[in-house]
This record gives sequence, structure tokens and C-alpha cells, in this order.
Amino acid sequence: FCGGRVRMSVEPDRPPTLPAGKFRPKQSLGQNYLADQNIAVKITKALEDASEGGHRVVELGPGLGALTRLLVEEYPEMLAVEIDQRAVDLLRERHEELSVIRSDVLEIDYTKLRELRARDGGRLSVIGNLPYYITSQILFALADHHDSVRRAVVTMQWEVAQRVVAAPRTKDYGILSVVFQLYSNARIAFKIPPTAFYPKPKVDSALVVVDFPVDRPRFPVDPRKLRTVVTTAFRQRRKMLRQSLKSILPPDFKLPDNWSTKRPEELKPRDFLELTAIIFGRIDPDSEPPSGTAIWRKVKKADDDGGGSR
Ligand SMILES: C[S@@+](CC[C@H](N)C(=O)[O-])C[C@H]1O[C@@H](n2cnc3c(N)ncnc32)[C@H](O)[C@@H]1O
Repeated sequence: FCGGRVRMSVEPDRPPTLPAGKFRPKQSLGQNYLADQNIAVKITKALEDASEGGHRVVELGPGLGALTRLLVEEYPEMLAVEIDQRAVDLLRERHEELSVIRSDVLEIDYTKLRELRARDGGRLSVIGNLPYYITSQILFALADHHDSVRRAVVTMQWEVAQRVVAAPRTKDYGILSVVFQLYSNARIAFKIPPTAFYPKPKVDSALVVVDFPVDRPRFPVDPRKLRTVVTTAFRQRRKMLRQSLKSILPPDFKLPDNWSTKRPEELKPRDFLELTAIIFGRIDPDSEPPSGTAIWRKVKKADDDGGGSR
């Protein structure tokens, strides 16, 4: 009647999932809880997992369950991995049917997890409002196990998201850009303002959707060697490769002239594959991918117990 706009949601402050009392968010664990229900819905919708029961769905750092409570409706057989015992207890209380294990997400071996969870032979679907202090490590672990993951729907700091999608010759181009553009199709879905979280972080965040294509040919280089080459080159991004890569070049090895005067930001992601092959040689692309440490025993126990194992 008066033409005013109807507000669809109230300004988020305390998340509705935060229990009354002494539950103080721990900054050291990156606990900025999502408090905006509209955004929670948009994040969970981006997962689009078609598995019956959702046994392939894994949530990293569920916290107080802002995403979990929506996910568990659609994917009752999902698994949640959380390090904070208080949150684990709370989730078990609120969602009896949920498989939740207390563990460090950095211990996840996605290849083993897929063997255990993706019983239909599919790949894992990973979702999480990531704790920002370990975002890069989580992203690299996902990239290392790209054969086992179908899609990752993850929030991260806006500037880290910019690095994931950055093009060569831009200031954000670096190790994250190279790795994610080689192994995946990654896109920023939308920006998330600090007001969507409690407590409010100082920076904007982004939802990033990463798809790992199933038919991508295996690269003929060792992924750990590739990482070494890219990280070492970007550590001195203004220097020419013959200088910046000195410390990792084999004895008596001379970088061919067409590479030696380049700077890392001039190289496209695929050029780094070629460079790694020149320095360290090619490997059999059908060899087994490297496997990290595992929490699969705990996962198996949670499955065997038919719900959350303690
Ligand atoms: C940014 S909060 C997000 C919480 C919740 N998903 C939400 O959206 O409100 C990050 C969560 O990851 C958990 N966390 C932090 N470090 C972890 C680790 N190494 N392994 C597993 N969970 C971790 C924190 O305890 C916290 O619950």
C-alpha cells in the first residue's frame, strides 16, 4: 500500500543454532558460525548430490549445525567431521540419526573415505564452512584426492577465493590458481558479507563450488613434485625461474633457455606440468595416487555402530 520493501530476513546476529549459556566460539578453531538462514539454504542447495540417502556427503566442520540441520533432512546418511567435542556432543543430541565423528579434517584420506562411504561406486560430495586458518591445507588435500571427490562446496575468505580463480599475469595468480585450474573447474558462486556470521569476521567471504571432472586424464608428473615446483617458483614471484628454482634443480641440471628467463606469473597452469616433467621426468599416469593419513577406522566404526560413534 505504501510501496515499502518487505524485509525477507532479519539482520543476523546470534545464530539460532547457538545454545544459551557458556558456549563461547573459539577463535583459535576459526569458529565463525553462519547465522543467516537464507545463505545457509543457498549453500546447501549448491551441493546437488543425487546419491540415495546421501552416504557420499561429507561435511567438514559442522559446528553448531547451521548447514547440517538442512543437509541431514536431504542426506540422512551423511557424515560430519568436527574437532570441537562441545559441537560434536551438541550435534549428536540434536540429530540422533547423524553420523558425526570427532576428528581433525586434515587427517581425512578422501580416497579411503570414498571406499567406505561411496558404496555405489560414486565419488564424495564435500561441503563446509571452512575454518579459515586451514583453508589452503583443506583445499590442497581435496586437490590431491581429486579422483575421489565429485564436488566441493566450500566457503572461504574472499581474497583466497580470488586466488583460486585468478588468471596468469594477475596479482592473485599463484599456487592455488595453478592447482585448482589444473585439477578442477572452480567458480565463485556468491559473496558472503561478515554480517552473515557470528562473531563477525573482519573480511568478506565467498562460496566456491569446485567440480573435479571425472574424465580428466591423469597428468604424467608426480603431483607432489608439481606442488614443489609451483610453490618454489612463486616464493620469489618477481625472479626468473633460473634463479627462483635453483634450490630444487637436480645437480648439474640446466633449465632450457626458453624457461629459464620466465617469471612464474607468465606461465599458464599447464606450463607448470611441462616444467615439472622437464625437471623431474614423467611418471606413469596410471600409477596409484599418493595416499595420506587416514581416519577411516573411526568412520568405519561410526558406520558399524549405525550412527554417531563416540
Ligand atoms: C567457520 S566454522 C563453521 C561452523 C558451521 N559449519 C557453520 O556454518 O556455522 C568452522 C568449524 O570447523 C571446526 N574446525 C576447526 N578446525 C577444525 C579441524 N581441524 N577439523 C575439524 N573441524 C574443525 C570448528 O570447530 C567450527 O565448528
